[in-house]
Amino acid sequence: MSEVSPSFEVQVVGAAVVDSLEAPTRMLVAQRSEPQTVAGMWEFPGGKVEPGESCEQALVRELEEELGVQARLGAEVPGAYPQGWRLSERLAMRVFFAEILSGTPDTLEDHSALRWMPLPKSKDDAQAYDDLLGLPWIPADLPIVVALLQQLQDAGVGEA
Ligand SMILES: Nc1nc2c([nH]c(=O)n2[C@H]2C[C@H](O)[C@@H](COP(=O)(O)OP(=O)(O)OP(=O)(O)O)O2)c(=O)[nH]1
Repeated sequence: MSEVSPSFEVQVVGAAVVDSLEAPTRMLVAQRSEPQTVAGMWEFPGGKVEPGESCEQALVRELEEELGVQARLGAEVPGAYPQGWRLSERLAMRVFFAEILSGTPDTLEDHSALRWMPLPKSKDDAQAYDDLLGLPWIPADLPIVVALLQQLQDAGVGEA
C-alpha cells in the first residue's frame, strides 16, 4: 500500500534551545499555560508561521515574543515530512536547535514555567534521559525529544 503524504493546514515551528549549539549541555523546555487541552504540559517554545514568513523567521520572532530573547538557529531535527513532525491531522511542526544570543528567557507569553534540563552526557546517562523524557510533554512532542537526543548523540553537537 502506498502512503500519501498528509497535507497539513498549519505550519508550526519549535526551538530546542540549548546553552551552546557547538557543545550543548542543557536544553530549555517550556510549560504551556494555555489552551486548556495542553496546559501544564511541556513543549518546545515556538508557534505558528505567519503568512509571508519563512519557518526560520517565524521561530526567531516567536522566541523574541514568548521568551524575550534574540536567538540564532542551528540544525533542524528532521521529521518524517517536509513540514516536519506531525502534531495532529491539521498541524505539523519543524524543530530547530537554537542558541540565545542576548536576553534572559522569561515567561512572557503562553508559558507558566521554563526549565533548563541537563542533556545526557553519554548514552549511559540514564538520569538525564529519565528526567527529560519523564516530563509530561505534549504527547506529540515525545518522539521529537527522542530523535533530538539521538541526533545529539550521533553528531555530538547541535551545530548547523
Ligand atoms: N509551540 C509549540 N506548539 C506545539 C508543540 N507541540 C504541539 O503539539 N504544539 C501545538 C500546540 C498548538 O496547538 C500549536 C502551536 O500553536 P501556538 O499557540 O504555540 O501558536 P502561536 O504562538 O502562533 O499562537 P496563536 O497564533 O495560536 O495565538 O501546536 C510544541 O512543542 N511547541
